[in-house]
Amino acid sequence: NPDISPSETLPDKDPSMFHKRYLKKMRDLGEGHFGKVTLYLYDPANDGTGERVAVKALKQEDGHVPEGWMKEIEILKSLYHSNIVKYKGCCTELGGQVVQLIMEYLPLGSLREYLPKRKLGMPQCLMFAQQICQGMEYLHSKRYIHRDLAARNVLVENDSLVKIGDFGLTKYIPEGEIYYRVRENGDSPVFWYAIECLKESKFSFSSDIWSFGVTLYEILTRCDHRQSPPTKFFEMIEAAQGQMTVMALIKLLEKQLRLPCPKEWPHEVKMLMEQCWAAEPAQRPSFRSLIEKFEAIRR
Ligand SMILES: C=Cc1cc(F)c(CN2CC[C@](CC#N)(n3cc(C(N)=O)c(NC(=O)OC)n3)[C@H](F)C2)cc1O
Repeated sequence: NPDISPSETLPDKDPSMFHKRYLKKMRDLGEGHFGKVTLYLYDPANDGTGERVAVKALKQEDGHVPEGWMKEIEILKSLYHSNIVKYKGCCTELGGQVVQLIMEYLPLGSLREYLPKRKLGMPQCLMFAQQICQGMEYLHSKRYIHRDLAARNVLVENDSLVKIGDFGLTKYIPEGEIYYRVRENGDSPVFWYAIECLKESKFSFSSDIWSFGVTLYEILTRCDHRQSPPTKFFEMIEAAQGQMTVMALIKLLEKQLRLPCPKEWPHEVKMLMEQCWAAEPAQRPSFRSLIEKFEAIRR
């Protein structure tokens, strides 16, 4: 039948091409500034035997696709690491316009949901912290900075495996450069931001280390909302300056005040966390050296 093009007759060989018509929406998983992540069943047989996938889509009002969006898809597509969520493919609307990012679905969700429920022991918490460092060391080895490392963006595969699950703010740092300067300050996660990010919007590999320190603090407190970074910083600022502003947070950090390490943790863990919050970016450890420190502590 000459007038049907081959692509319409051959079943798609490319497993990374997901057809919108087979994606059945199940429920929303998360909402971000620029879009949302939704749980879908991909069910081409239309009999409920399909696989569950997490789909990230942009809220693009006027149909234009922000240039950073394709970058995020390219970045996740290029990452292969046991501590990084797997890219599965993408889904184009008719005419190849809107592109949705299809990832593996981890039903246990992020550390924010998991840790308060499952009172994990210290060894398991330290194992999770080391795995985050392993995923981040790999990301930094490809010259990407994450810029949004936090417990809410770390997913739980099972009792002994976590993965970095979202790369919405990840940027490439060209060779020879150190900082990435941002303009947008949307709803920035200021309580996870290094002091130089708050003051000069200067992001670097070292500012990811600071955010890891805050993520480690969340793990040590089992993501208890009464001790969350926002709650704790509000308390500390109210005591010192009255009302909370970014300026008040900067003043607090410049006075060397930091989130408090829960007292039941060994001194080495407290030291490791505080090294991540050194005022001088160059003084902070690398993820490589953090992995070695965790290996020594866990021995
Ligand atoms: C458009 C921008 C944007 C939109 C957003 F909604 C978010 C926030 N979002 C990130 C992805 C998220 C947390 C992580 N990591 N998550 C992924 C899975 C999975 N792959 O299974 C999952 N599973 C789960 O909750 O199972 C019960 N949660 C959760 F959706 C929050 C960040 C953004 O940049």
